[in-house]
Amino acid sequence: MAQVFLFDCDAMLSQASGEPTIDRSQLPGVLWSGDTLFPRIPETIDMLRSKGKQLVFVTNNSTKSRADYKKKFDKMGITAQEEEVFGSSYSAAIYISRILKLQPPKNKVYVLGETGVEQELQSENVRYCGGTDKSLLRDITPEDYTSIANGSALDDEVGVVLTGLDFHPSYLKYSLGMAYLNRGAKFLATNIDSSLPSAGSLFPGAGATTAPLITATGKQPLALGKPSQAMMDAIEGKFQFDRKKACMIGDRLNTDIQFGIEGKLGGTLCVLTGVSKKEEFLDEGAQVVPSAYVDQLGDLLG
Ligand SMILES: O=C(O)[C@H](O)[C@H](O)COP(=O)(O)O
Ligand SMILES: [Mg+2]
Repeated sequence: MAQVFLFDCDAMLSQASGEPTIDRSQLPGVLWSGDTLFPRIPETIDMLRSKGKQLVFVTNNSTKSRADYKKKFDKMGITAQEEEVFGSSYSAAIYISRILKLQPPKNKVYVLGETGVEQELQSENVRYCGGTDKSLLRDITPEDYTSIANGSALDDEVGVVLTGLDFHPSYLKYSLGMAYLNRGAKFLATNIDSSLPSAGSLFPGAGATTAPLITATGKQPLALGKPSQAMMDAIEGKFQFDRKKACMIGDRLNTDIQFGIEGKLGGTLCVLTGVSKKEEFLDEGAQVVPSAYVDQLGDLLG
């Protein structure tokens, strides 16, 4: 039996018998949907903790930091510690500070993303620019074209462009990112999920808000979220667990389940209330097949 459960942060749904039937076709993969917690999630978490299981909440959502997620868990009445959250922003910040070890004069990161990325870079003492800087949320001007082209608008200390899910993209922000990349900056992404599940539908994900730079430069980013094994190595390094006694639980085959399989974990559990459907892995020749699957996480409660 697994000792460690790595949970995707939007893949837990359970439904007590007698609860109003949740139309799961309307709610992609859910610990919660927006601010609506689904029934029996706290009990499921508490049951696992009562059995001495170690829990790690592993999310590709780079818009929130570990502290932000801790606030969300508290608000939802779920027992969780900030240190149990491991998001793609934190994974990227660790990679930059402990693996890349940027040295002056090129030790600043140009961010195309939200506050979660900024907070986690700060937690690792990595300097950055861009991100939520509101002065970049404007139309590009003729002067911008000139100053970007001749480099005077660029920060000479930028050595990395880091993209994440960006709710505030702008042509000006992309133009700066393209200029840094074309001048040799390393290209990193917190994650490249194609879509963001929310409110019963799918919206542009981090991969979609990163795509303009890929197209414009012809370069591919190194992604530091699921299924990247740099993230798995960082999680194993922090929590020191036996991979063979760990299980990854998630709703998305090409991130969560692939992450667990490539990480050679003891098992993977696909929750069918999310983005992926069982037909995708039951089909002959399916590339990514979980060890097991459940309709909803609450099935673990029996
Ligand atoms: O586009 C994204 O960033 C992702 O869809 C999203 O945030 C994934 O979050 P997760 O399911 O890994 O918690
Ligand atoms: Mg998910």
